[in-house]
Amino acid sequence: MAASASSAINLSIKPSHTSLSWQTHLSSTSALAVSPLSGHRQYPRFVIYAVGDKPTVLVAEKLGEAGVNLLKEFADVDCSYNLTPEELCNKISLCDALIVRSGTKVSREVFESSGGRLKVVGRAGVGIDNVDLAAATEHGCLVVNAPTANTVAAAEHGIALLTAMARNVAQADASVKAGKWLRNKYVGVSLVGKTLAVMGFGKVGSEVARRAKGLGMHVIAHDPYAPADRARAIGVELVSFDKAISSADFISLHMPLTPATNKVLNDETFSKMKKGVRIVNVARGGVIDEDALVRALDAGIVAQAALDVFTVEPPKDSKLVQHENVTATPHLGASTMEAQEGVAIEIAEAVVGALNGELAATAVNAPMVPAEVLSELKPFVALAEKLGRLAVQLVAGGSGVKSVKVTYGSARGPDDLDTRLLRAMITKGLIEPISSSFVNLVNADFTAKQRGLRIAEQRSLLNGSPESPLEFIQVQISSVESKFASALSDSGEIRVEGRVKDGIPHLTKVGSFEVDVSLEGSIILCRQVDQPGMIGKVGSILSEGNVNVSFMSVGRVAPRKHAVMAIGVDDQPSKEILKRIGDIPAVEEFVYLKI
Ligand SMILES: NC(=O)c1ccc[n+]([C@@H]2O[C@H](COP(=O)([O-])OP(=O)(O)OC[C@H]3O[C@@H](n4cnc5c(N)ncnc54)[C@H](O)[C@@H]3O)[C@@H](O)[C@H]2O)c1
Ligand SMILES: O=C(O)[C@H](O)COP(=O)(O)O
Repeated sequence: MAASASSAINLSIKPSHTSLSWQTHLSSTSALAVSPLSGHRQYPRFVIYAVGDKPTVLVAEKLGEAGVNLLKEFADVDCSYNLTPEELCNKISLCDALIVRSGTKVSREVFESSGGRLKVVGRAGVGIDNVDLAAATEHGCLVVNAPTANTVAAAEHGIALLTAMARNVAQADASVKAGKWLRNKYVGVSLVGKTLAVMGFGKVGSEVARRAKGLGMHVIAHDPYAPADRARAIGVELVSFDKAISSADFISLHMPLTPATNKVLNDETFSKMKKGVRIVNVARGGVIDEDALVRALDAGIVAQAALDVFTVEPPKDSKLVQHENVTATPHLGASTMEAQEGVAIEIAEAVVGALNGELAATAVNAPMVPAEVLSELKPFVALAEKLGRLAVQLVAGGSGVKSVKVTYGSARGPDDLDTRLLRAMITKGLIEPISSSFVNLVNADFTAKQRGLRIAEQRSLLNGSPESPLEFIQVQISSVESKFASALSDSGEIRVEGRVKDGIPHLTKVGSFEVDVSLEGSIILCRQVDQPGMIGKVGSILSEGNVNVSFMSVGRVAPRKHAVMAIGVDDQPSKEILKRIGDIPAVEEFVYLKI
């Protein structure tokens, strides 16, 4: 088979646009759409509703009314609180989205029980430690949270606990109510001039720091990931963990619960603290080893603790809660009227957006792709999926696809092209036609890994203008046989390449043959001996079968040698019509591919 560079001859171009309206209720091939109505980012759609159908949203914990009303405009809303884990698992297969606060464990069993229907979990708050993120990702379920609306409430609660603890407000109140008047027992400590160590200088931590400075405290902070300029702007010094805990009179915890922060306050770290230190925790109970805290309180290392959060909530028979130097609240940090309304609206908008196919700005388990990047990548996203779909259909049955090489031809430097979305769509195109898997931006990398599919990406740096993010995308599948031998490159890989022309994805190379056919509808690839009359013969067979040709392009090695004809067709040709094409004596091989 000849395999050198070839030229393409365009015979007719009839582009037909497939509209990517944000209200389109879905196709099995996904499309990236930027909402013309709202300008919202949308990502490869993954929810399929029949027009008129409404999705079902299960709200499993009390959510502010404004949020529930917002959800009701778009979905059937089932507010069922206090479900047991079994009840949640039973209900979930009827739900497209689930909204929870911190009181519901969204475990792997929940995702497994959903039977693939659950597409979004909305956490009406910040912490997502009650959601099994790995299981969500594996099941292609997007997790979104509401990270900003309760920040001030949590910071205010932290300050409330700090001041109440320093002045024994809770204990003194209980004693007065018990008929006592213990003015000498409840002498407190002053805050002014004392050192407060804020552990975790994020949204809540920095608001606590700002307020504590207003109380005249000297504030230091420990956060390995916080930008120094943010700390400087508030007048806070960022210090090491050891320096923070050893120099503080008060310690306020504001980091997430992660493997690194789990029980970060323990016997060893308590022993490094100043004797008489006071601790506030409005973050997560698990960052403190609670048994160690009881020991530190008994030993007087920790004079007092004020805790809003516990390892197990509600805490059962807890020595810690009963300790006379402990002030406890039942996870009230986010519980202000204002914060709950704000969180409810924030999460309802995120969930509705996600159900509509938008890429939520607060997605926790999907790559954040900025709006500008999404909008310029939009046509390439469609191209990426279609090339994946096309390439995998060229693989001869029985040969497993294991290794795929993707080349992005671009004049942009490597840091100026975010290819995660493109890789996800190529993966979707490669996997969906040959499996029952459902692939989206959330689970693409996971699904590829699970199937042993290795996708290597490389860049071909071009000289052109960096204005366009990409010139071409090339997909190569190695170590497989092809049902269309002409799709093999010199080095034996199935190779297809495409470009975007006038916003429409085009197939521009098959194997070593250059073609030019719009990637819409279906394609017939046909290799023949290059001779007069071939186009007419194939065209008239298709027209006799009432098959409308949308594009036709011929790439050839040299005159009168081999040529590859790419024919875009709107309708599926019958077996009889395909057979007649194959029976034309000059036709050496052909393949019909659905895009
Ligand atoms: N009690 C409540 O009702 C309530 C309300 C809101 C938030 N929270 C909790 O408060 C915590 C903070 O929330 P946020 O909104 O400020 O989150 P955030 O993500 O804005 O801030 C967390 C900060 O912790 C830092 N961090 C991560 N690992 C760290 C480590 N090992 N040591 C020190 N710092 C580390 C991060 O860099 C980040 O700056 C979360 O655990 C959240 O769940 C509780
Ligand atoms: O992480 C959070 O946002 C807080 O812990 C609030 O949790 P809640 O929604 O259960 O009050």
